[in-house]
Amino acid sequence: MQQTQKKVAVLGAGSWGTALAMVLADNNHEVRLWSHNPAQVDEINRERKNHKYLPNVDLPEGIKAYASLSDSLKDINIVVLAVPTKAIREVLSQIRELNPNNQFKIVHVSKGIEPDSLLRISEMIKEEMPKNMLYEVVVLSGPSHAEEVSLRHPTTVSVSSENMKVAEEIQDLFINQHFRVYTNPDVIGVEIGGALKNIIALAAGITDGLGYGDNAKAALMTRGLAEIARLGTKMGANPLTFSGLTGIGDLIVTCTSVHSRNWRAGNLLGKGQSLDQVLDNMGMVVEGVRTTKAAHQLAQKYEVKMPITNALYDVLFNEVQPKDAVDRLMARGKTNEMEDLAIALGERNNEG
Ligand SMILES: NC(=O)C1=CN([C@@H]2O[C@H](COP(=O)(O)OP(=O)(O)OC[C@H]3O[C@@H](n4cnc5c(N)ncnc54)[C@H](OP(=O)(O)O)[C@@H]3O)[C@@H](O)[C@H]2O)C=CC1
Ligand SMILES: O=C(CO)COP(=O)(O)O
Repeated sequence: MQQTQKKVAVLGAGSWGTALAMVLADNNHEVRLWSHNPAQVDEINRERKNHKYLPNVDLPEGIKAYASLSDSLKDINIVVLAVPTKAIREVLSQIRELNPNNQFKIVHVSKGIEPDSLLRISEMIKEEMPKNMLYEVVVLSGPSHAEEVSLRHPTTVSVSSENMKVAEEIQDLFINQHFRVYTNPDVIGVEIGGALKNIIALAAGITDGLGYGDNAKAALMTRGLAEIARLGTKMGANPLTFSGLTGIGDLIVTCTSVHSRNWRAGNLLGKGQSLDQVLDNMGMVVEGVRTTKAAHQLAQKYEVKMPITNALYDVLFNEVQPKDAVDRLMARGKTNEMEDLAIALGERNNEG
């Protein structure tokens, strides 16, 4: 596919920022990969390697790493924001302080919800960026482990924005033979699905760590999707999004892949490690931990039943043993599989 060449700044040189920079370089765009770690910038520019995050690939010549945020943003109007959710406000405030003349289209690729504010990432970006610096926000999400994208294995994702023309522009920016990009107008559903699947992946890792096998995992994935859809629908998402790439698609890949940091962290918890031990050993972001806190708060705010999220919250933050949490989930009162979702859908239809 023939691409019009653009200049793009990718902020964050972890696994995902680096893999997406590779996709953009494959599409012949000028890619500036900013890292806050000067040693890593040197490594990328001299050796064409990102040893910490994607040790098995050589980076294309089209990627240039930058240690200066200001230089990376010069004459740029498309920014790919690829840092963990907890770093987003800090990076945006650094951009704000630079007081650039440019107005940015910000493509965020992070999967989280902010505890306490309970904001989705596109909402955080709008809160942090003055209107004269922000043209539009786009979210890119879907089943896409960086390790496989960097090997150019077939991958599909969706992009969503309140401005679908800009979403289509970003679709054109990334799409290629290995990386197929869809559009979806449902920003809320795309962001909620991407963030909340990490909670279920942690839980699936835990049951695998406990040795419970495939029935338990299938139960968690199915009932996990039900509680994600219940909350998401109440927050205004289109329920169909949860059966798409950013819903069930991402849930499958994260609950079943050894690449998933959330699954791996859960697996270690299920095998008996403490949360502190697990996070010390991971060395990469485990978004589901903070998002569990946020989803626990959202469940109360929207009065939605989220038993798996609440059970995980107790394991992570209330010292409940993983096996006891599973026992409690199984011992709950009887319920109808369809009832809660049907109520949520009914409420949505009545409102709409
Ligand atoms: N990995 C994947 O396959 C996918 C990840 N995502 C999402 O992308 C987001 C980023 O994840 P991922 O790349 O995997 O994470 P990693 O842990 O691999 O990398 C995070 C990167 O962000 C940098 N960083 C952390 N804090 C700051 C900060 N305050 N300022 C500047 N840079 C900072 C880290 O630097 P340092 O090395 O110095 O810590 C590192 O380069 C997450 O929300 C994740 O859910 C989405 C789809 C796929
Ligand atoms: O979101 C991802 C794949 O789509 C990556 O998941 P992890 O953060 O669990 O590695």
